[in-house]
Amino acid sequence: MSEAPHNLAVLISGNGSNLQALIDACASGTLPNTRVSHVISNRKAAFGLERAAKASIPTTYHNLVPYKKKHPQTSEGTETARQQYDGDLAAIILALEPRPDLIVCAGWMHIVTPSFLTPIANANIKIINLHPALPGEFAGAGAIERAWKAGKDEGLKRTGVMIHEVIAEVDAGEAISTQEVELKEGESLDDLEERIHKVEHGLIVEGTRLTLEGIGKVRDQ
Ligand SMILES: Nc1nc2c(c(=O)[nH]1)N[C@@H](CN(C=O)c1ccc(C(=O)N[C@@H](CCC(=O)O)C(=O)O)cc1)CN2
Ligand SMILES: NCC(=O)N[C@@H]1O[C@H](COP(=O)([O-])[O-])[C@@H](O)[C@H]1O
Repeated sequence: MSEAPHNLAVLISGNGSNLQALIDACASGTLPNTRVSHVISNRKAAFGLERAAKASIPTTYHNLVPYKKKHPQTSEGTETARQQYDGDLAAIILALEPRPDLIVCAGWMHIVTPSFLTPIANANIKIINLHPALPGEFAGAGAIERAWKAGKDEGLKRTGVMIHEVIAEVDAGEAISTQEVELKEGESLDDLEERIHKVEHGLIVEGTRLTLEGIGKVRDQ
């Protein structure tokens, strides 16, 4: 009897080229017995939603703005809005049929709080994230440009890409796979970004495969 497929829920905010890499890897068998079962975007205009639709993958648009509008524009109000948004995001994912085995953040530009992390952890669902930097370097948004500037201004010789587990501290979770990317003197930011994106497209598949293998080993015990 064939084994039930691994289901991936992929979180995006933009172009979705890394989502596309996962879709293609599932189709080609590079990610065996695996499918992208749902895509969630926090941005309506994300081209990744079109990529998902083209691949007949169900999608959900989940935006923070309506939550912010319900609360005062204060730090407390914003924090409450983010916690409610994150709690609902977890509820959306936990209600999916089939329930995902793994959540992959692929250009997901939203910092999740324990309101999301805790219910997902309680359901034994791992979350991994693609980040265009090496462990301990350039955490947060704009990592590629920050590395490019460090190369230009401080002589940094290399940056890189990692797939890591998602914890409350941003981009600080255990690294699952990493790949260094050389910084080339005089290279434009666009050219560096292009080289890094190519590395991302391979590493997100590799990191997902390694994580699913680990999940499989745990479940086989
Ligand atoms: N709790 C965690 N949340 C997220 C992690 C993580 O490791 N822990 N990884 C990020 C992805 N990410 C970098 O890889 C990242 C994305 C976005 C931001 C950020 O500053 N976002 C702003 C909004 C930016 C925008 O909407 O344009 C914010 O959330 O206020 C930092 C890091 C995924 N989330
Ligand atoms: N902090 C996370 C982060 O900065 N991720 C960046 O978002 C892009 C998403 O591209 P995509 O939408 O084409 O996959 C990725 O290329 C990655 O560099």
